[in-house]
Amino acid sequence: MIEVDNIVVTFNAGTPLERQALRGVSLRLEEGEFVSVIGSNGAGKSTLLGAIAGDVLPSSGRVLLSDADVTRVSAQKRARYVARVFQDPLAGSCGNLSIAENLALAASRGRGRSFLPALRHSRLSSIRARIEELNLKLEDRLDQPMGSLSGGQRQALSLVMATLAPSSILLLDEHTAALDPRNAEFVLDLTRDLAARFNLTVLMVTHSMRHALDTGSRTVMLHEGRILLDVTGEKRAGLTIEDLLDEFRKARGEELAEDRLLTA
Ligand SMILES: Nc1ncnc2c1ncn2[C@@H]1O[C@H](COP(=O)(O)OP(=O)(O)OP(=O)(O)O)[C@@H](O)[C@H]1O
Repeated sequence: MIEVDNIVVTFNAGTPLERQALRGVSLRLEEGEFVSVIGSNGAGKSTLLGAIAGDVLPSSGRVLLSDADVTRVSAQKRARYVARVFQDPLAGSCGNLSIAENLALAASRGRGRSFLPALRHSRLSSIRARIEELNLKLEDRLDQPMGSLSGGQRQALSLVMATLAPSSILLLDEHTAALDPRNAEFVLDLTRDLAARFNLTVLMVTHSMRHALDTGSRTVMLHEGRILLDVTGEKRAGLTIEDLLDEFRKARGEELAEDRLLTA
C-alpha cells in the first residue's frame, strides 16, 4: 500500500530558481493496485516517485508505505520495501558484472549484505528458475556480462531484478520509453505478468496515453504539480486518448502539439 497525503515539494526554496514541483498531492494505492500516471513535461511525475522512494523530501505532507509513516525514513531503508525501474536500461544494473551477479545483488537489496553470500548455489538456482519461468531465454547466459545484453533484454532483467527482493511496491519511471515498440510491448507484458504474480502495488509513469489507459486498473493525470484526473472502473474504460488530450487542453488552454505526451 502507498499513500501520499497532501505532499508539497519545492526545489531551490527561497532562491530565484524556486520551483514547486508538487502542490499538495494526495493519492492512495491499495495493496496490489496498479496505477498508471500520465502528465505533461515537468508535471511532477518523477518527483512523485522520488518522494515515495525517499529521494525527495517533501516540505509538507506525509508518505506512508504499508500504513507506516516513512516521510523521514531514508531512501536506503525504504529500498527494502520499494523497487524502482528507470527509463535508461543501463541505470538499474552494472554492465561489468555478470547477469547472475546483478541478479544476486538485486535479490539482497535493502538488506545491507555483501552480494557474495547472495551468490550461493541455492540462490542462483532460484534465480535461474525465475528467468526460465518468465521465458526470457536468458537462463544460459547468466555468466555473461550484463553489458552484453540488448536494451530490451537489459530492461526486462531490470524489471525481474526489481521483483527479486521481497518488496511489494514497484515504481516505474517511463521504463519502456527508451525501447523500440516491440521491446516496449514485451517489457510492458512482463510488467503486467510480474505485478499479477507477486500482487505488487505499482505506480507506473508513462508518456504513452494508450499505455496509461490500458495498463493497470486506474489512470492518474498530473499537471503542474496537481492531480487533474483520477479514473478507474467504467469511467476509465470509456475514456479514449482523445478524451485525455481534451483534459490536458482544458488544463493548459492550448494545443499540446509540442509535448512528448502526444505519444499514442
Ligand atoms: N532536482 C531538482 N532541482 C530543481 N528542480 C527540479 C528538480 N527535479 C525536478 N525539478 C523541477 O520540478 C518540476 C517537476 O519535475 P519532474 O521531473 O517531476 O517532472 P516530470 O513530470 O517527471 O517531467 P518529464 O515528463 O519531463 O520527465 C520541473 O519543473 C523540474 O524542472
